[in-house]
Parts: sequence; C-alpha cells; structure tokens
Amino acid sequence: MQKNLAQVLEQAGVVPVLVIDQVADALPLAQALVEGGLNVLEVTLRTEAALGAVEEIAKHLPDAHVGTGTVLTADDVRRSTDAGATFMVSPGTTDALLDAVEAGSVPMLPGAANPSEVMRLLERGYSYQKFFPAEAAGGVPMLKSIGGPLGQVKFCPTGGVSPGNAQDYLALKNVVCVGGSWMASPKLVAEKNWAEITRLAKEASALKG
Ligand SMILES: O=C(O)C(=O)C[C@H](O)[C@H](O)COP(=O)(O)O
Repeated sequence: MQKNLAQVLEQAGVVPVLVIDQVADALPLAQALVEGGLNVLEVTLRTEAALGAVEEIAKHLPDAHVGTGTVLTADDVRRSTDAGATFMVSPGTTDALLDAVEAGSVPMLPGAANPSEVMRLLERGYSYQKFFPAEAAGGVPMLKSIGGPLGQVKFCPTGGVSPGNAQDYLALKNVVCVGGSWMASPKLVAEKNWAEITRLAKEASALKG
C-alpha cells in the first residue's frame, strides 16, 4: 500500500513543506527546489491556492513528486487525488481519514507522535509514518527510544526540523527522510527569491549525505 511511496521517501532526503498563497508561484517555486536537488514536494492544503498549485506542478514538472500535506478529511483525500497528488501527508490520524485513504489510490504518510499512535498505524499496515511535531514531541531522543521496540517503522520527522538538527535526525536508523519549511519560507516565496530558495535547497539536499 505504501510501496511506491517508500521508494520516493527513500531518495528524498529533505522534503520541503510548502505553503503556497498564489498558484502563479507554484511552478517557479517547485522549479527552484528541484534545481537545488529536492524533488519530493509537500504542498500543504492550508491555502486556497494549494490544489491549483499541486495541479500546476503535477502537470508541468514531471521531475518532481508532488504531494499534499495537512490532509485531514476524506474530502481532502478526494481533492488531493483529483489534483494529481502522488502522495499525501497528515499531521495525525483518524479512522475516517485512513478509511478514505484505503478506499482510494494515492498513498498516505500518516502522522504519529507517540508509541500508541505508531502501533495503531502499524496495525493497519503503515510502516512509513510522519513523526509530528518532531521537536515538540521529543525529537531525536524520542525517535531513538521508539526505534527500540518499534524498529520496523520508518519516520519522516517534521515540525521544528532545521539545518541545525536535520543531520541528527537523518543519522537515525529509523529515519527515512525529514520534512521542513525552512528552505521555502513564506518570506522568500513572497519576495519570489527563487535563487535563494535554490541555494537553501542545495544545502538541504547535501544533508542527505
Ligand atoms: O501542515 C501539516 O500537515 C503539517 O504537518 C505541518 C508541517 O509539517 C510543519 O508545519 C512543518 O514544520 P516546520 O518545518 O517547523 O515549519
């Protein structure tokens, strides 16, 4: 169920988490990130422009894997699928959300923040999970501890991940990639500073090692 997603995440390294306010920014932003070596992009469904942005990237940038983030409901699953998202990411998990995902065709990276949530997702077959909010929920020590009894689960920690701590996460055996917004901050996007976004993306992509 998460098979194709696993391959995408294994090569991602760092996944930019994007908040896009204007559809017109989607393509230049995605191009800037891909040029910097980051080709797995999560567009959060937090703005009116998000689905249009996903459509644009999916249609015009075949080198990128574009997914949706902040997927909370069955309706978000349907809208993500219609827009051409190749994966979805949620901050946490509900049964209604998982039911909708499993009835559909687009793989999900569901969110968990503690061992019980991790176990519940594992029971339903999700061995790749987002660890959110990573820093606030215990960061590197928490993931190391979870990796003892639940070593078969691989995580994409997101939330508070930065250039200063990304490598510590990526060095863990149970971390497949990390997510973060630092290389495409709302300020840089508003300024259309694509060159700086590419520079930060290059730095981030060098962290994969
Ligand atoms: O929107 C979602 O679905 C989320 O899960 C939240 C994002 O992953 C974080 O907001 C990114 O965190 P920062 O890198 O600390 O900005």
